[in-house]
Parts: sequence; C-alpha cells; structure tokens
Amino acid sequence: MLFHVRMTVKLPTDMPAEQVTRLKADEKELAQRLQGEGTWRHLWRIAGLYANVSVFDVADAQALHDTLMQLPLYPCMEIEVMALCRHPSSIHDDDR
Ligand SMILES: O=C(O)CC1=CCC(=O)O1
Repeated sequence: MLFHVRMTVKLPTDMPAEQVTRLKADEKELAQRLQGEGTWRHLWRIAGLYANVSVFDVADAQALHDTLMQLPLYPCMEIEVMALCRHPSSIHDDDR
C-alpha cells in the first residue's frame, strides 16, 4: 500500500549542534536503509523548505505509523499523510 507523506522538520533552535548532527546522520542512515529495502520508495526535497515529500510502500496504515515513529527526527517533524491508490490511467504496473 502506497502513502504520500510530507515531512516538515522543525528542529528546536536551542538544540546543541552535535545533537543536530547526530540526529541528521541517524535519519540519513535509516532513510537509506528503508530506500534500499523498498519501503521508502521516493524521497524528494521540497525546494526552499526544510521539508520533503516521500512515498512509502508498506503493508497498511499501522506499518506506516510504526515506520514513521522510528525516524530519529520524528519528534521534530510535522507529518501529513495521504493514502494512495492506483489511477486507472497510470502506465506503471508498480503503482499499487
Ligand atoms: O531532511 C529531511 O527532509 C528529513 C529527512 C528525511 C530522510 C532524511 O535523511 O532526512
């Protein structure tokens, strides 16, 4: 099941620089592992914002929730989710 997820990162301004660096490195490591596994299908920066648009491929809403809750930056994110389903005019067989 595919989900469109928009994540906006809002780091506290008083967070120590070393903690920010660590969180971003941990986030990158997990994001790249999930991309390699096919769970995090797309990851795009929204130009001009500390935010991304992503597509996740997971079993169901519970699996998406569990995945998002694992993200190191989760406590510093605003997250919006849209469930996706196949468009009848899509030519992509993996759009499901
Ligand atoms: O920078 C972001 O948009 C937050 C993020 C998601 C995956 C990652 O590595 O950073």
